[in-house]
Amino acid sequence: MSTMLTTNPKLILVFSGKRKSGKDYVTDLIHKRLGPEVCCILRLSAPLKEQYARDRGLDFKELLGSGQYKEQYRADMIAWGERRRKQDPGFFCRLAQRSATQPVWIVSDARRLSDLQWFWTEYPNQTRCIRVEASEHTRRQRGWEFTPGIDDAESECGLDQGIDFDWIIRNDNDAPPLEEQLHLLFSLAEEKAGTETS
Ligand SMILES: Nc1ncnc2c1ncn2[C@@H]1O[C@H](COP(=O)(O)OP(=O)(O)OP(=O)(O)O)[C@@H](O)[C@H]1O
Ligand SMILES: C[C@@](O)(CCOP(=O)(O)O)CC(=O)O
Repeated sequence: MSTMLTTNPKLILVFSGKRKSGKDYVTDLIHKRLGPEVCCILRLSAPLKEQYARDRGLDFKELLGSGQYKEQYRADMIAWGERRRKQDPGFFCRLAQRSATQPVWIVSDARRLSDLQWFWTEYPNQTRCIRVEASEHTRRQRGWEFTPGIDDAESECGLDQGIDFDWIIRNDNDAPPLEEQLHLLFSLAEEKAGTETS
């Protein structure tokens, strides 16, 4: 099925990382820094959670949140999403980008090689891949617990090997400040969006 591309972004920053590594925290920080005119956040999981919540009468906003509510349904959401992806690997990527009009897109939650491949195929010159990393100790402090069937499955491990990330962001207490680590990324985004200040 050919993809009807809605707009032509100048830069697409595709983030991935383990549960509680801080993908939403880091991408929210970038969004605040660059502003809503320049960039928008695309969550691949948002259209999935929206349909899943509708089908089951669940709270969509809570599924988007960072609390424990979504963890009750994670395994079933993963299975539901994978059934869809099996038929059409780009299904959620296309849905997530359909209303994006800003020059810079931030994809906050890539989890599979098929996610990266979709953006690399559709937007080969604009796509950069960034990995957010945090130690298990830090992740546990943020509420993560190893869950068999989730933390050892594709949803969490699909991008652990074989990806040459453009940036690695270390999101631990002993890491350099995020603003420092993100400096070059901010400069690239402002250059691509034509908003750089001299
Ligand atoms: N550098 C940080 N400083 C303070 N709090 C942080 C930092 N990074 C993450 N957090 C907090 O840790 C929790 C998990 O972060 P976040 O939701 O961004 O992780 P995630 O990778 O998106 O997780 P999931 O995959 O479960 O959605 C949140 O409450 C967030 O506010
Ligand atoms: C079902 C799923 O989209 C849930 C993601 O939730 P979150 O990004 O961790 O808040 C994960 C997946 O698609 O494998």
